[in-house]
Amino acid sequence: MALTGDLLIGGATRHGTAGDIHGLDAATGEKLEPAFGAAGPDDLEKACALAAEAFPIFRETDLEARAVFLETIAQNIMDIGDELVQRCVTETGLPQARVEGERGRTVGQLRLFAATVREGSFLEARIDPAMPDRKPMPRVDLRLRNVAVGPVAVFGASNFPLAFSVAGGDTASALAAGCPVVVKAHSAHPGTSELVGKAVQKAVKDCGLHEGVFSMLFGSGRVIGQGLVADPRIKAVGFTGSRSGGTALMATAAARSEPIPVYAEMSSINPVVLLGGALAARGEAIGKAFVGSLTMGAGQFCTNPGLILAIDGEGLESFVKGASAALGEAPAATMLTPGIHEAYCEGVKRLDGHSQVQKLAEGKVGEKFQGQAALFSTKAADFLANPELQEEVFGSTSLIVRCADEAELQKVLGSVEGQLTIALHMEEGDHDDARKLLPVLEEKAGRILVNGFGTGVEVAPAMVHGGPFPATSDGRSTSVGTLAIARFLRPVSYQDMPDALLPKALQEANPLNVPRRIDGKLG
Ligand SMILES: NC(=O)c1ccc[n+]([C@@H]2O[C@H](COP(=O)([O-])OP(=O)(O)OC[C@H]3O[C@@H](n4cnc5c(N)ncnc54)[C@H](O)[C@@H]3O)[C@@H](O)[C@H]2O)c1
Ligand SMILES: O=CCCC(=O)C(=O)O
Repeated sequence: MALTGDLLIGGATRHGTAGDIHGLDAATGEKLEPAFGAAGPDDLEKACALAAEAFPIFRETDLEARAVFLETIAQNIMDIGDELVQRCVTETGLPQARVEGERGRTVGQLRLFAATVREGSFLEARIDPAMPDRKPMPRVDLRLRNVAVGPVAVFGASNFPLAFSVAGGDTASALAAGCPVVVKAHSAHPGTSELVGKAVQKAVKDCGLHEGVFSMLFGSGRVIGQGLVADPRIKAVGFTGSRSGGTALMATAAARSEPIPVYAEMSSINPVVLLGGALAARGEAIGKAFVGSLTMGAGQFCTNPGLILAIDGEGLESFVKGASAALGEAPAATMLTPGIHEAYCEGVKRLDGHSQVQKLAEGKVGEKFQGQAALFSTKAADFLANPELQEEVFGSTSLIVRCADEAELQKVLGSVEGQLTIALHMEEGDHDDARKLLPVLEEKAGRILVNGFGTGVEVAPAMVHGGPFPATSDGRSTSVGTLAIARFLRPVSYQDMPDALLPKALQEANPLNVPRRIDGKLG
């Protein structure tokens, strides 16, 4: 399919006239064709108007029809074939196998949401039947279900051009909830976005849905992104990216006359805690495994292990030995964009030039736009005294914090900001120490994992890919896994409503056959 560079506004395509955006070959920085036309105010207006028009119809679509729609998107993405993979590889510099794997994750995610919609428990249907004879007061008949919040703005992420982008987790969960979506495509992979966007647009048509269920705009974040979040017809936002971008959108959403929720996944350094027994038993091997996680995808994962915490001593030295040896062999890798590469080099330079930080090891030197991995170390007291050492360096760089004892390790953990993940490496003999750490780990992170690293998020019902600020803007939610749908739903209660007027999920005969909690018990 020849790329056109057009905006997708409902069922129509039109070329934006507010300037040109070009994808770049991530390896060389060369401009790729075609030019993508940035959206102007009229395009934004039309996309939001169509989404608002589609909402009352789409939110009440039959669950089966909505599930088929999600499956059709998945199939249409697969049907694009190799063209999608090749364009994505060129625009992002990610290896082909990674892009193919991410495509599998993306379509798997859409199919998982289809199954979630069919199963129906996301509606959280509850019935508390009337008790007319209750003394001293009769009880009313109360019935509750979740409804979709309204049109959702989704910002595609640069680092997961498929699984967190145009038809990624935010879009899949919003559509599953019954919310139309307006995507602000990431300028780092516009061709990939067009191909996937057209697959979604075609699915809308294939399934006979209102055209306003999906639109996609190109443009600058500060203009079209901000305009989208400020638009009164948009009722929630999904975002993955930088802390500055996420907090700017939070401020815009909060300043609206009707503030709306922003689900922004932003900044996390994912501490890895190495306990004494594990270090003594297999410090060197953990060091080697750590480098695998650190350098995966040029370190451009929000789950990247950017901070290592351990009590100083022989065990930690064996970890450093294993990690340094593996890092010395690690090839440099092309980063997503020249801008992200530049930000990474600056972050490494800041650590390298810090008077309280020592460089322990480096990866192989690379070509232009390739990130060279690095490992640094500091003392816990210096880490505590220099909060800037907590700042995320987006790429394959990590900092070891050497603690004097358990109390200092606790203190360092207590000082870190909210995280997506915290990993514990331990043996059975470390259980008592681990138990003492668990309360602070639960306070700080959305996911606590043992003897592994946070990279490679499973898309599953029990997954939490979230965490307290600044990992996300709202630690009560997840952007991966079926629970992500809850971000785009709100409960409505119906009191003494005649059966004929009730939504199907709450009617006495349960025609949708959805799971329901009756008088507090699942029926
Ligand atoms: N933690 C993560 O998962 C993660 C992922 C990607 C990038 N990053 C960080 O972000 C940096 C830049 O990468 P990026 O381009 O992917 O992220 P970004 O936050 O700059 O951009 C993400 C999206 O938000 C928009 N945007 C940015 N600033 C905005 C603003 N002020 N108002 C409205 N919209 C805005 C952009 O146009 C883009 O569509 C990286 O170097 C890295 O530090 C973090
Ligand atoms: O970059 C954010 C997402 C990370 C992820 O999904 C993974 O590690 O698999």
